[in-house]
Amino acid sequence: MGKNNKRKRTAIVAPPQPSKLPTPPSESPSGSTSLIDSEDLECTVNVLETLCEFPEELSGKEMKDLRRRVHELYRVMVEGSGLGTSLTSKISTALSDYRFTDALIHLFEMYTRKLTPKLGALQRWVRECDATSQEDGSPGDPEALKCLDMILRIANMSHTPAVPVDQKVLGTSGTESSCSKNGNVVDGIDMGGIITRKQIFKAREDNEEIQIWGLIKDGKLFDTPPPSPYPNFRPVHHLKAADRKPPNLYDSTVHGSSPGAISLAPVNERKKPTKVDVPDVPGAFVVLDVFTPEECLQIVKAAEAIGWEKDEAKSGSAINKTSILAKNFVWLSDSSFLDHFYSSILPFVPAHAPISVDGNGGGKVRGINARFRVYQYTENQLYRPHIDGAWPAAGLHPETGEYLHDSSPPDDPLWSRYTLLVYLNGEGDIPKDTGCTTFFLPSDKIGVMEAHSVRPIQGAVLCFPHGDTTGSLLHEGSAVGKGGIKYVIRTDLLYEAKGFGQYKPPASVGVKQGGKEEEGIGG
Ligand SMILES: O=C(O)CCC(=O)C(=O)O
Ligand SMILES: [Fe+2]
Repeated sequence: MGKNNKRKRTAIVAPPQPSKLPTPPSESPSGSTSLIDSEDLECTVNVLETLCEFPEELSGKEMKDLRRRVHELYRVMVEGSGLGTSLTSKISTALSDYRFTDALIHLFEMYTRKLTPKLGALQRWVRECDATSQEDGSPGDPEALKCLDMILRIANMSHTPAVPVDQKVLGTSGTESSCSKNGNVVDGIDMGGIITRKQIFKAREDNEEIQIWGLIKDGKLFDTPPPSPYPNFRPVHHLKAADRKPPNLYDSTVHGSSPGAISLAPVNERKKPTKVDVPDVPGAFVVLDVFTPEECLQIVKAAEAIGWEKDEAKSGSAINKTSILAKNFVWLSDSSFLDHFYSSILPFVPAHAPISVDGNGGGKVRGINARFRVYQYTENQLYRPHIDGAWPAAGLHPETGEYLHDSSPPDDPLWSRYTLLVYLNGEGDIPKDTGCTTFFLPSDKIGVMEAHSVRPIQGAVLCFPHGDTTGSLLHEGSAVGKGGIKYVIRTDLLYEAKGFGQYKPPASVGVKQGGKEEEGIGG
């Protein structure tokens, strides 16, 4: 730009314009409304162009107000609200309307602008995508999967380079691999260009297991009909379907156990727990031999005797898409069971909480959430892709015995940062290559995700980061194959939260802060 031009443009800045109140919106020729008249707009553009070219002009005192406004404008534009509504809500709306192409365009914009949404938004988008595999195991809606791939990249989840097709993965079950394709897919094959399934990870071949499903089918789970009430278990909390948050079609009961409810094998009769990392899934690992097959059997017996509850949200597209197509038994575990569980995994878990996206974290590991959700999945049942949310420490009030959703004292709050999945059965009960926990990770190629499946092993615990943490993993409980059954406990690893920043999930994930009865959604 020539000198004259410069003079002309700076001259526009110099004489202070009388401040104008915005005029009411008027229809522009394109049909959109505008608060800015075209002369003002032209003038502003000229000023901004000049300042970009000669930024030193910005340093003066008289420019203070302008600098502040430009900062504000930049923030608003980064959030997308300068374009009508925020990018986040545009994405949410497009996904919930099944306008996947629109959603993808906005997601791509968010990706290129390196904007990171809150966990609540990520969880909502994943639910809205509903990119779950079909019941026969074939991949979900391709458009939804493309959105999911972009969501993963935006979430800044750890990027894993693709494993060469012929690379053998420790402890896997052979060349056939597909936790949700009924054994038809070979490792590394690109499923319709959107999902590359990796070889199924099995932490140990030939695990010694009790086949619980066989006992049930043969009517041999109990020698005599189980007593009612079931020994050492009692209901500690009951919520009517309509009072659940979000409202559900079914009531929910929490059953508390007393020490000794599950009789634990003595130390000299049990194998020493060992840790195996899940290959190419950053942060995920399995601890073998936390529980013996006999202990797993006792847990399933208690749940079968006391009874499973269904879980189905009452209404709303996002809520419906959250549904876990499994029955559950909510167990508030006793101290002796928790002590054994915690001491078995403690040597292997991170001693300090990972740092979350907004820089919080670092608190010391403190225990396991006593609130266990025991799931029973039968043929074709699954848990749709989701990112697990963080939970507080549930428990009973020390004096009143009242069930508390968050039982840790206000001056020593605990919040979870890791998911713990205890596999109560495995090989013999769950048809080959089905019923795995499957992680989805972005691949080297935009639009292609890698699916890494972990095969359930009786008595083992799968651990992985969750909540508002860099490295939280998108995963599904893949469908159980024909004639099979899967039993798994979901709970959480708790970390000190005081002084380590905001651990609580955003209200948008459905958990009221510090509430006593809220259940939360999104895992
Ligand atoms: O059943 C599984 O393998 C996964 C369960 C799960 O993701 C959860 O409970 O949050
Ligand atoms: Fe989960």
